[in-house]
Amino acid sequence: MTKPIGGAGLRGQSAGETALCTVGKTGSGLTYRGYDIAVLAEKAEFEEVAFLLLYGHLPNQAELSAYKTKLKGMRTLPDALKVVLEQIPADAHPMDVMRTGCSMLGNLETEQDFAEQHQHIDRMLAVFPGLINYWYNFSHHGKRVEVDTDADSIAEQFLWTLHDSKPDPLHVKVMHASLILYAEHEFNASTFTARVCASTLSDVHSCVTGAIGSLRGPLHGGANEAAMAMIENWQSADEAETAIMGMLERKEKIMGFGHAIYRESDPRNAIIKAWSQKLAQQVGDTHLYAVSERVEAVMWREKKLFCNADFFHASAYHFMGIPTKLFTPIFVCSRVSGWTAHVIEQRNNNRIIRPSADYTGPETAEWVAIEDRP
Ligand SMILES: CC(=O)SCCNC(=O)CCNC(=O)[C@H](O)C(C)(C)COP(=O)(O)OP(=O)(O)OC[C@H]1O[C@@H](n2cnc3c(N)ncnc32)[C@H](O)[C@@H]1OP(=O)(O)O
Ligand SMILES: O=C([O-])CC(=O)C(=O)O
Repeated sequence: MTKPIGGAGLRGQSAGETALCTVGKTGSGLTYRGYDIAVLAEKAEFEEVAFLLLYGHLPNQAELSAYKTKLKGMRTLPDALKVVLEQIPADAHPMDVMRTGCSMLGNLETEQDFAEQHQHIDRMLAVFPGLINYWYNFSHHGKRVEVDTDADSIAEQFLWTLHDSKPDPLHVKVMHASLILYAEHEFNASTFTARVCASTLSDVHSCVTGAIGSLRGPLHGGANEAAMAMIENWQSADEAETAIMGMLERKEKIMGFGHAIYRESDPRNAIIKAWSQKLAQQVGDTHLYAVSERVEAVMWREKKLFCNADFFHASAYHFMGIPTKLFTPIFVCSRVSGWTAHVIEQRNNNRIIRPSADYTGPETAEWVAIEDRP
């Protein structure tokens, strides 16, 4: 099943150094600055993890409180950004809204000097949840939602600005875990995009805007909404099994399965799956969780393919009343911490990223005048 190392996709080739994360190397398979993902997802708040990634150590209580207060004070959307968001139609893809929103923020609050990087990074972390939900509520419900809420955290801020009310504490807890699981993942496609951009000494908003574009694709972050679009078609586990068998026979890709690095399991899956099960009980789900479990079992039985981080995120987010189209933007609200930690790391030890290619074109070509060309 596994394709060879090297060649297309740069698989298995080192493309630089990082002190931020290991994937598929030790323990459960994923660590952020040496801390196991299972421990972080169980014990930490997302802000603690963002601080760890961005500032190099776990914050003590005073540092965490100060950081959360700082982020809380940075949620306001500039009027000019609201004007732009209000122009974007309801049928736009929310990842395009994130991309435009981030880029517009970079126009309004341009990074003039790398000494300002932390300020801009913290601002993006603080503002992204309100940004996407301001657009969502305006374009879908004609409502200008208040983004300067009393929410205590980024997790709570996302749910609060989506539903325009204080969210269920259980949902906030799940959001913390979800944001932690999605925060960082070494040299994945979107992070590599950010690092390539950073290596040209570009500004941090350009790095993040590019990364959002890479995350949007269904082979990367877009898989969580693609998985939801698939599983919502099935009313029972048996129906799901029949459909999956058909898809496999037709050699269709099953979104939310497989991984470029992990070979037997994605350590984030068990964690989000457990939350999905808890939420299924809370909402009295009759089939979606069972459908998801059956798809997982069939994929392993038939192809030895396992759920990646995205698959059970689909049902978990759905149970919390989050519209499917907002799934991947949540990934952005989290991964912006990892992307920007990589931007900082790249800047600290920079050389422009410029690999070579194996040329496969013609050796020489003779010039033909335009009127003589076939
Ligand atoms: C947070 C994240 O970004 S996690 C990734 C989210 N993406 C998805 O869930 C999309 C579905 N999955 C995939 O497309 C792939 O597994 C990727 C993109 C994640 C990894 O791609 P690769 O590193 O090329 O995968 P790998 O070498 O393990 O694949 C080997 C073969 O397994 C099969 N395979 C891998 N994933 C799947 C899948 N989800 N469904 C069906 N078959 C699959 C394919 O036959 C593949 O070969 P082919 O594409 O040439 O036909
Ligand atoms: O590492 C990857 O290729 C994709 C992934 O799981 C992530 O970015 O979280």
